[in-house]
Amino acid sequence: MNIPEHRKAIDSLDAQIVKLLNERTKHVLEIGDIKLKAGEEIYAPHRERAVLERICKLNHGPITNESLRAIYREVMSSALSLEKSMTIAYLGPEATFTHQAAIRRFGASLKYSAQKTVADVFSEVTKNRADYGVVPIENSTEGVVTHTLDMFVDSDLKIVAQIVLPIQHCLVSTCKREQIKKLYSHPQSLGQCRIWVQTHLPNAEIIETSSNARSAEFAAKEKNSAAIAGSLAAEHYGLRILESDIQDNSANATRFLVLGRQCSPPTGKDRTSIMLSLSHEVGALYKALAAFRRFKLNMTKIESRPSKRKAWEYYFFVDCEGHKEDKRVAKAIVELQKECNFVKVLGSYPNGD
Ligand SMILES: C=C(O[C@@H]1C=C(C(=O)O)C=C[C@H]1O)C(=O)O
Repeated sequence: MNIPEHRKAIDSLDAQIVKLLNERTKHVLEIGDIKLKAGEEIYAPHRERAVLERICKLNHGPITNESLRAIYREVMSSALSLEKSMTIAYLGPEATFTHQAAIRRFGASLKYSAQKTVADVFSEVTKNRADYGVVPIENSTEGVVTHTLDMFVDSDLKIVAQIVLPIQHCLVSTCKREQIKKLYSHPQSLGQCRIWVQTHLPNAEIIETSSNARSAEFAAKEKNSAAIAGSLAAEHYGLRILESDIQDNSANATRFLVLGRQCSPPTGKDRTSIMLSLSHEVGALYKALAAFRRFKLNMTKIESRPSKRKAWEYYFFVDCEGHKEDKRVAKAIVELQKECNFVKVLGSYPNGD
């Protein structure tokens, strides 16, 4: 076939794709009506995951699964936005990695609302000013985001999904590398690029900021300065990328949580997050954790945080594989309730990303 013939074929296929996309969207809208009448959440991360897995299985190329997922992300996002005007609150300012993670999960068609602090994200969702919130929870190099864990103590919000984003830091600036005197960085990002910075910018004055986007904003305003930030922030603040992938660990990734008001149903491949507190006595943690062993549940994480109510009293945050409605997880929770002073299930949600 020559080019005009190929283009004619493309035009005819596009006509079918547009028709099919609208037919699909009509079904999504019908489902949305049924859900609204039943008081159910419109967004269903478990179903979205099943759709994405299915289309990847159906795919025989040449489109890559990654591209197909990105296309479907937007197909689902546009339908969601027609079902209901949805707002996603995230830890801002604009162009942070959290913003990037939120767009990756919810697509470009929804409304996004940047918040100053993790506490503000929780508050926006609690007060119904946002439908969902996105906050960072842990980085594979630097560990847990303590503010986020602390927020769960007094909040009734649920974790409804997680997003794992590979984090690629860049050195961004308006000047040349040899002219850099100041380096703006969020402490977490600096921790992830420590060796690179010590090796390549040993004489730069390091100034810590509250976010990667803020670092980029400062570097854009000040001569002879640079920032550690992501490519979205570089683009947003008009900075040049002097070096990309400067994180010390190439497998650097951050896990973000999607906060909502209702738990997701089981998918068969879930994770449950639980918070608990114990009496200050010998073997208390050992006895509590025995529940996970007894019901053969793989524990994927444990963190402790000061309770802030009484000195040397702690809350433990435990993640395990499985959904709270799975028999073994439900039994383990009953067992935990017997052994602990306090147990709260923060959510069960699809595992992996
Ligand atoms: C259509 C539904 O609602 C939403 C839209 C989806 C879609 O476009 O496929 C999938 C899950 C939900 O977020 C559903 O729950 O099936």
